[in-house]
Amino acid sequence: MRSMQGRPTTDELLRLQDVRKVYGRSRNSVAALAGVSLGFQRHTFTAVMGPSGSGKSTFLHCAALLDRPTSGQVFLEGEDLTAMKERALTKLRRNRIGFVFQSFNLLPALNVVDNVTLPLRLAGKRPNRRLVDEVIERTGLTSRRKHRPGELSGGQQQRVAIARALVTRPVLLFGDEPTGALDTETALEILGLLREAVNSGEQTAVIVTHDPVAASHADRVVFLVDGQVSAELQRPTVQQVARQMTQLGAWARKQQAVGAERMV
Ligand SMILES: Nc1ncnc2c1ncn2[C@@H]1O[C@H](COP(=O)(O)OP(=O)(O)OP(=O)(O)O)[C@@H](O)[C@H]1O
Repeated sequence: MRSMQGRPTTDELLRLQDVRKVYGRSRNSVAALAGVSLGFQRHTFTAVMGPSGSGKSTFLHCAALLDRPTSGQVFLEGEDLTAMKERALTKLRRNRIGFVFQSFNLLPALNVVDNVTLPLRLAGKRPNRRLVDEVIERTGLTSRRKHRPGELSGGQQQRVAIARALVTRPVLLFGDEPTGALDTETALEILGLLREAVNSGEQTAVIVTHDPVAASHADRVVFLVDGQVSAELQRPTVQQVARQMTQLGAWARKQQAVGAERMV
């Protein structure tokens, strides 16, 4: 839903408007995002999928303004992030956005509590003991508080990464292949935690994934092809997601073949 001025309405937490990201110059340039307009309602869980090279990582980086779009706008709670200066953006990211990566990105020398509270300390805030305990309990890490990442399983390390992402109570949680390095059962636990975060009424989650099972846990799946939104599914089943990906794979291969024909 959009207001008359083209600005996002209040139930839309995040909006990308005509976002383009072009890498390189002139003949060698690549439009990794070729005009993406997408809205994300509060308290929803969205998965972004697409063939390799379709622009998923670029989408995530632009949506979080880790990378500036070449053109277009990104609104978070109605605020145009593309108009913000770097310092203000860093502050906003620390306070309102949480990130979870495939590779966990924990500091090996710090124990669980210190890893989890790191974003607060980086922001110059004193960790609120009750909130930290609550997040650690919610992610099932109470008995592992003093362990270092090297003493934890992959699933436990990802729990720490989720606890660290939640400790600032962000409105938005981004995941870049958050279950990519985990076995099926552990991946399900992590997806359950992301779902809980959304159901708690605090977070809105957007993840990039290659896995139809992970995507089927989302409320909506957005498919990218060649930097554009090519399809969407609401409340998808694993089968629907897999079918769509197969079709897109076939489509992407066909496009490549057409491109190769044009070059000879
Ligand atoms: N820094 C960069 N410089 C030049 N081209 C880039 C850069 N980053 C991405 N690209 C190109 O932009 C397009 C989209 O890349 P992106 O990494 O966003 O895709 P992806 O869907 O995340 O791929 P994958 O699933 O393989 O990780 C690709 O053609 C890629 O080669």
